[in-house]
Amino acid sequence: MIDLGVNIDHVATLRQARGTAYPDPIRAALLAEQAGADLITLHLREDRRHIQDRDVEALRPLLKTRMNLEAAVTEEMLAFALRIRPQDVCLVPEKRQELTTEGGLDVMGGFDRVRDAVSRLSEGGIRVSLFIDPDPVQLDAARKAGAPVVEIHTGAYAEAEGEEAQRELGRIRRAVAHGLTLGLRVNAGHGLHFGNVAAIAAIPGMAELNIGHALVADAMFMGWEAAIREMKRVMVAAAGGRPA
Ligand SMILES: CC(=O)[C@@H](O)[C@H](O)COP(=O)(O)O
Ligand SMILES: NCC(=O)COP(=O)(O)O
Repeated sequence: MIDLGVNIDHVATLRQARGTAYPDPIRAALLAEQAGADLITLHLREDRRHIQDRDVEALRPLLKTRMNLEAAVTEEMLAFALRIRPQDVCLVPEKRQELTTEGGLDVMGGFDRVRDAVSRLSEGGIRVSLFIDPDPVQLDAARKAGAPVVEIHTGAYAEAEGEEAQRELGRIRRAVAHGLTLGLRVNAGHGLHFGNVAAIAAIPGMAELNIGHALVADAMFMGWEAAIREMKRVMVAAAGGRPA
């Protein structure tokens, strides 16, 4: 069954907007699990624009499903992840000035650094995912770096329309198929919402989708738990109830 990873970053964005204690991302995560989330994803950015260290520390012992911590390939973040020991770490690129994650991790271009990070985290008992563009070169490099999991960046697909969106969907389909032939677990995420998620969930072998921004937005009108339940229903229906 395809997994839904609920990303709670933008619950924290609303909290950080005024520096209040609410809305509490911890409460959002626990409610998300009750509503059917298979895992909780959170991105501790270097600039701490939304998720804070204390959020990750507090949430880790409370989750009943699993924690997928997104982090940049830096000494600070690797040391933090090894201290927290989430079940999963997804290594992502970060630029301070970016509005959101712009592209995938350049595993090929920074191979030694990524391979060493994968090795350190894996030795710490953490399952490592690499957040990459739907590019067979990056998939091959991810496999060579020793990562058991990749997450395909669906941002270009989400931002495209019409024929371009179909082209991007084709790239993603081919990337998933290639990743599966390499023996990788293949996940996807970024910019997914009710209007574009079904085609991604329907891709044979897609194991997990990580969705956050759109769920927080939809929660304003339909409620947090209802949005998560509906997203999971749409994903499972699109996947035809097939095992991942
Ligand atoms: C890696 C990814 O696509 C998302 O988790 C995103 O990077 C979250 O960070 P922002 O919500 O700050 O963009
Ligand atoms: N890795 C993608 C993720 O966790 C959520 O991305 P988004 O849905 O907030 O764009």
